[in-house]
Amino acid sequence: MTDPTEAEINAFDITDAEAAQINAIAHPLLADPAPDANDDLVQIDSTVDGTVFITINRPAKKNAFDAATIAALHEAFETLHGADNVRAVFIRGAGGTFSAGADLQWMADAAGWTESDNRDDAMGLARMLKALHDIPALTIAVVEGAAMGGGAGIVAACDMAVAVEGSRFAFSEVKLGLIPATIAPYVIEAVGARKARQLFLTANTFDADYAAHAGLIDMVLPEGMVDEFISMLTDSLTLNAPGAMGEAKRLVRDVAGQKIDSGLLEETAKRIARARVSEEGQEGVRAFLDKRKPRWAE
Ligand SMILES: CC(C)(COP(=O)([O-])OP(=O)([O-])OC[C@H]1O[C@@H](n2cnc3c(N)ncnc32)[C@H](O)[C@@H]1OP(=O)([O-])[O-])[C@@H](O)C(=O)NCCC(=O)NCCSC(=O)C[C@@](C)(O)CC(=O)[O-]
Repeated sequence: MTDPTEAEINAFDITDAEAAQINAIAHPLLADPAPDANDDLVQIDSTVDGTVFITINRPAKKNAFDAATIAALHEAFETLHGADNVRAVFIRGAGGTFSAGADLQWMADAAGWTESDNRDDAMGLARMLKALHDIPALTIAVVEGAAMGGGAGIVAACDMAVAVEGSRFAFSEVKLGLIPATIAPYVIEAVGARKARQLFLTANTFDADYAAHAGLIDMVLPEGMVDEFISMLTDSLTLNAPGAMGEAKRLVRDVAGQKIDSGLLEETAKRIARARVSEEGQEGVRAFLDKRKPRWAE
């Protein structure tokens, strides 16, 4: 994966006046900030232009997630399901690690539980990952440091991921006598079944370049470029119709893996027909023909 070219960077540019106009439109998360509980384990920050930052904040344990952290993440992700005006959700880890995956003390404690208790407990993690996957906005993992086991699973469950040079990844579960079970659907979706078998069975640690090559992340960022990447991406997203972004995400979810038959053709034609007559569809096409920037309802 190569770094963005200057032309690609410029394509994200909007003027200060446009940014000010967009920033003037407040979104609901600001009026009613997300989660009150679990502020310590998970930090949530939002900006006026529809960007949310969720930071896993347990640096003393390398952002490993126990039941309380999973509950806090789940709550944060679910809050975003109805936030129509949020365009981008960045997931980060505090203190120089993305996440060390499942808390191994918690895993050890569970050895004394019944299989059924363990299953119920694992469902908490499975539901948290699904809540992340179901966020209608674009989700982006920003890896700075290690993303291990379930931490790399969170990366896979996002729509997009970047990692700073020097970041490390591993699906280390089989080294621990465990398996990457709840994260498997997302990892397989990201890298394919064959690569997932290789990564899961070797449990080797790999670097950001290899993660990009495998398809687990989209881009390797040079050290010190995270803020610039975030601002470039968020600026570019303010140009997109928020409703259409959500529809496009649902489209991929619903169409992926389907047989291309007449039923699917009908379905996709119905969706573009709906988009063409929508307020956004009308405004976006009209703006192009009028040679002006579109104005999206927030
Ligand atoms: C992350 C690095 C590279 C940092 O490596 P480092 O920077 O050298 O830091 P460290 O190893 O000295 O760790 C600092 C502190 O964090 C703790 N720590 C660290 N990780 C964990 C953890 N997971 N659970 C609980 N505690 C953890 C560690 O025990 C230590 O605590 P202290 O001794 O200071 O009290 C290293 O610590 C490491 O390799 N950790 C283990 C990562 C790992 O193997 N994760 C897989 C977990 S299993 C899993 O995720 C299962 C799952 C979810 O996939 C199952 C499913 O899919 O269903």
